[in-house]
Amino acid sequence: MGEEELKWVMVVVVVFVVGLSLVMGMKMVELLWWRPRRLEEHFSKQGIRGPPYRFFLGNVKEMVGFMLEASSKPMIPHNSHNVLPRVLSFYHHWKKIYGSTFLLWFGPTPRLTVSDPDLIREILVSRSDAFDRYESHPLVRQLEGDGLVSLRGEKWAHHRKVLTPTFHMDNLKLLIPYIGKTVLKMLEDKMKVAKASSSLSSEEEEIEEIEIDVSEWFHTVTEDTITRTAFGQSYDDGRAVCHLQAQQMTFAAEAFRKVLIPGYRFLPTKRNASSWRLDKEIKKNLVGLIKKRKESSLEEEEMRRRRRKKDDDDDDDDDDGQHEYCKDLLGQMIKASTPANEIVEECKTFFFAGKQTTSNLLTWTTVLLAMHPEWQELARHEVLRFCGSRDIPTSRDHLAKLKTLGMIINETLRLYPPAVATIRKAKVDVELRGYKIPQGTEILIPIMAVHHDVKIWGPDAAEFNPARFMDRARSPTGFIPFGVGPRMCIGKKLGAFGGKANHRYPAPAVQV
Ligand code: HEM
Repeated sequence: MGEEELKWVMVVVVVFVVGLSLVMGMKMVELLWWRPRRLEEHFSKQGIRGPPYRFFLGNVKEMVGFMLEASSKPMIPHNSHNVLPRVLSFYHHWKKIYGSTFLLWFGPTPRLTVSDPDLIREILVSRSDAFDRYESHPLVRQLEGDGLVSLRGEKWAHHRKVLTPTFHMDNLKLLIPYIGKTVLKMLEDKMKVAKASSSLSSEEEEIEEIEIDVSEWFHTVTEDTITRTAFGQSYDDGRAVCHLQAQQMTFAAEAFRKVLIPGYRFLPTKRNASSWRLDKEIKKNLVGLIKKRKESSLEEEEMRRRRRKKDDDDDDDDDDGQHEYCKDLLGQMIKASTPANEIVEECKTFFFAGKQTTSNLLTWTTVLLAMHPEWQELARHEVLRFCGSRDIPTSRDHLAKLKTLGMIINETLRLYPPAVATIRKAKVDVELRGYKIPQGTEILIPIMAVHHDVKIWGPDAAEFNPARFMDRARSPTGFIPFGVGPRMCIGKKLGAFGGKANHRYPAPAVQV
């Protein structure tokens, strides 16, 4: 190549590189500056305002600031349940300035915050086809698995259909004796330890008062219940898997608390290596378990089914241990010929979605009962009245009879919803009650804010008053601890046995 030609090649390369950089630079400026400004104006013209967009970070820095400030203050005064300013501090702050529907920026992504029940109903129910569930952070995704929570479209509908029978009340009822036995065993073990460490020597002597750390119980009982729901007859093998998943959750929670450096999760740090090892072990265990279950003789399955049917027909006492096997996640998915890797992901999802939420509910219910002994007394009285003559509740003690307990659970879910918010993303341009929402806009639904709204719940919204759930008609649209619509929590009946989400939304648009 001659000198002249080489010069021209160099010129072309430089022009190409400079041109490409310019195009990319312009794209970045468009994405990080002009688009947010245009969208800000678009929403502002419709009367929706919010904190101004800041280059690249949006309002994230301010949100972190609000969070840090709120958590640096002393905990709320004794007996107050006004926790919203602490839990959703950014919402509490900006709602006062911009109203209940406002726009904030999560980096360069617009996030419309909506707490009006009618708008929420449109987003989650009547126009749910226009929205997708928000895609979690990769770290969370790795942990929560590619199951129902994150699946979309046809695949989601198929999995939901396959798994729905597992969560029918008739099926879940089969678990009640097991849950009761787990609790009873924990209590007996505790009593033994307490007796051994007390000065009392005689077996007959009663221990009047002992202090028990119940948080560990709540984790055990939820883990145990989810294991039974997921693995049914393979409970013993399933326990090992759930144990590994509990460890994995601790790793992820730790990692999440640290500052997120992009790509950090791929570095071979000690914690990442342990997490990868755990992940591999979980998968290996699950694949083995699936194989084992598939191999178990069809004849045996048939015999079990016949025995269950016979017991149902006889209307016999179905809580005497005969009904060992319910329609578990594993069985349902194997029956539907679901590929092993999808079953693995779904197991992860169940554990992730069910464990923390349910143990949180148990924890807060206990705290609230301790703070409000008058309700504790009513609940105890009711439980003793309906289940008192037996050691543990059975499915014959219709949970529907435990009305006071149901009200207490609902009020706990209202004040301290385990999922404080949910997020959707507009798949297409969509119009909601006159608001034009462009494709790609995220919608933040602050569940806890809806539950604490005085406009919905009255001036005593921050008070613990389970009696408000006596009047079912009073709060038809403002109570959504399990979400609502087609993507409502599938584990609702398991998470709050008998706790009835009190709303009047129409049935899910998607038939499952
Ligand atoms: C008190 C306990 C629980 C609470 C408060 C709760 C709350 C929620 C909420 C708010 C959603 C999201 C709804 C939405 O975005 O529209 C959800 C979804 C989900 N929950 Fe729960 N949950 C609880 C227990 C459970 C349990 C025990 C399981 C399973 C063992 C479970 C499995 C799921 C699954 C799989 C989804 C995704 C459903 C779908 O998209 O089709 N949850 N839950």
